[in-house]
Amino acid sequence: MMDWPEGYGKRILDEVDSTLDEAARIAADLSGPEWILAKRQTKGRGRRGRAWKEPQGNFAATLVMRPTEPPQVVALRSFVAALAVYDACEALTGRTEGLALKWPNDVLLNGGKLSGILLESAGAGQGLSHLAIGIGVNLVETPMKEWLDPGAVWPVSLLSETGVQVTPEDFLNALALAYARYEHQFTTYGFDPIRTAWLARAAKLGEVITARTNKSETTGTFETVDAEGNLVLNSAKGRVCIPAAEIFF
Ligand SMILES: O=C(O)CCCC[C@@H]1SC[C@@H]2NC(=O)N[C@@H]21
Repeated sequence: MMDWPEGYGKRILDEVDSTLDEAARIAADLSGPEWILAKRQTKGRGRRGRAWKEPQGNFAATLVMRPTEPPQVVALRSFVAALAVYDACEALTGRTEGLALKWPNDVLLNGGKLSGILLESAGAGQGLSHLAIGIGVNLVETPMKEWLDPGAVWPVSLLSETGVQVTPEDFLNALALAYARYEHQFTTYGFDPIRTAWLARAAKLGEVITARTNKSETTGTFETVDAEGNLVLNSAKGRVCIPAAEIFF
């Protein structure tokens, strides 16, 4: 039997609208951080209002917690989560070859999208009432291409790329352990070691990429991620720090 990190709760649901919605429903009564795994979501969602479909056997879970830091620090947990997904994949497949992190928090395998992460929170002013980190991983299947936006990174599955078949429950165990290790590092030493670990696994660092928002597009050399988690590009206009965007290679 695999270990489970101390202090973290776990609930496994056969079906739910979205584990992010379930997180919002249970947040007020939490006594500690809690993982919610769903075998099926009827209304899974992704970034920028997109639907997230997960064929059976893929991983859909949310970690819900009640952090006390200011919202801009809480948001850095998106890097913590991406690192944890990366390490869980490594632990379960025994390889890191082809694995990379795409800013801000996608996990790529052989250049395709293996995992997406969506952070949601509630409350402001006095601090957040909860943070929900929703994580989807294509363990066995990829969403059909008609669900994809034009220009989106092509989805891949862990099974198709590595031949390793992992159940959602086993993935949760590995992910929860990896997350707890990075969370401990984050709360003890701050963002710096997380940032360093993230950069060591970054896709396209030092290469030319394009960051697109609803209003603008910036192309430049991917220099680094700064202490606030911004993407730093060296563009024709000089050094630009970008807090939120979609990245295109
Ligand atoms: O657009 C993305 O890349 C983020 C996808 C996040 C999907 C996960 S699946 C578990 C959790 N519940 C949801 O409804 N979405 C997230």
